[in-house]
Amino acid sequence: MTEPPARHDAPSQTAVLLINLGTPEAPTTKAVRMYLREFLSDPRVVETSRPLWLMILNGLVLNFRPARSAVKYQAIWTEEGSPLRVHTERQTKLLRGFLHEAGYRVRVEHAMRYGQPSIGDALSRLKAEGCDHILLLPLYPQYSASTTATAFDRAFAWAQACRSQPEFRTVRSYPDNPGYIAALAASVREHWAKYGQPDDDYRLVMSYHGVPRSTLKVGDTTFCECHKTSRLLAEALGLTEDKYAVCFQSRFGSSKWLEPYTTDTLKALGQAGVKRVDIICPGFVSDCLETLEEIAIEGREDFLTAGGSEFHFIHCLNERDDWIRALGELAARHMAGWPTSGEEPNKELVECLLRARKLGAPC
Ligand SMILES: C=CC1=C(C)c2cc3[nH]c(cc4nc(cc5[nH]c(cc1n2)c(C)c5CCC(=O)O)C(CCC(=O)O)=C4C)c(C)c3C=C
Ligand SMILES: [Fe+2]
Ligand SMILES: [Fe+2]
Repeated sequence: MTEPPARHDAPSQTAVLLINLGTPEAPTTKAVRMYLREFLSDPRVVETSRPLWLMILNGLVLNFRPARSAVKYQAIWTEEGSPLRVHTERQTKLLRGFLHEAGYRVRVEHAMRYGQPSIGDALSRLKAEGCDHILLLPLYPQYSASTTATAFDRAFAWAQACRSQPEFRTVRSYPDNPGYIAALAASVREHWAKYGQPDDDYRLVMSYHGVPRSTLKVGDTTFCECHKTSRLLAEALGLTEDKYAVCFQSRFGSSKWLEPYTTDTLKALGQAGVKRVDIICPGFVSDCLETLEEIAIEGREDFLTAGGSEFHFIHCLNERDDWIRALGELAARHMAGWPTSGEEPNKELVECLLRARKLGAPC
């Protein structure tokens, strides 16, 4: 990689890079195929033996799934584009505003693990602008190797080709972050205020994106972190164990994934005579295909056709003030000790520059 020579006289600068999954450029078969090819080729996402998986991916999955998924994307697409992208962009802008208002002179940008803006391009831009301290903050409250680890891998792969590497910090996960839990709880309470306080025939369903069950045995902490968030959210709402359910959605392929599956849970609740379900997806902080289509459309059908009578989807945290504040405070805590007040050039470094120039450094 060619990179600008190190500027010994430049002040240190800090950046926060929000990272989300990524989404197709358009709700078309072609764009979805492009997205799925990159996403599903990632060995962190599908851990089946490579040659076998690549055969299945290219021979089957990429021939059939893109058209089916494109129809689902069309059902949730907005005038501004894919909801995941729209919310991620707005969150970035709001977090920037929050941190600037709080006196942090830092850059705040976002990147997508798949598609654009890529993690590599975002890091190259930040570096070119003089950022030498970079906080990687995934928009995944619960850790998973298939989301969090692959995002960090990508950032470190970029750094491998970098002569003068920035200092990195990573936020691994924040399933029990008090601000995050409080924002989730407030969103449920506001929902109850709008749609009525639930009575006895009621469940709050908390649905998370699943991962293969096998990942539990090899040390992935997704399952435990989802349960931790759920327990804390239930406590914050004063819900007893019989009034909420934790489940996992979006199973892919035929192997066992984390259980119970959301679709089974909703059908079972409907069949058991539970009248009302409110469903929240705490693992997603931005509305996206998995919440707006799989839960709000398919999940509703699962519950109502099984005998339930009232189904409410609670939107993701999106641009809520309390969530942006929680994210800002989380970022601030992880930037402790870093240059965040727009420091002047370091005098010693300027002297160093003069010495380096004498030795022929191009800076
Ligand atoms: C193939 C295995 C998959 C794993 C493992 C997986 C983990 C995982 N994903 C998210 C968050 C999101 N996933 C989204 C879409 C999506 N996920 C998979 C597959 C796996 N995910 C596919 C194939 C798709 C694409 C849509 C489809 O064809 O079904 C999204 C939504 C993206 C959007 O554009 O709106 C999110 C967000 C998490 C958090 C996670 C592990 C915990
Ligand atoms: Fe997924
Ligand atoms: Fe899905």
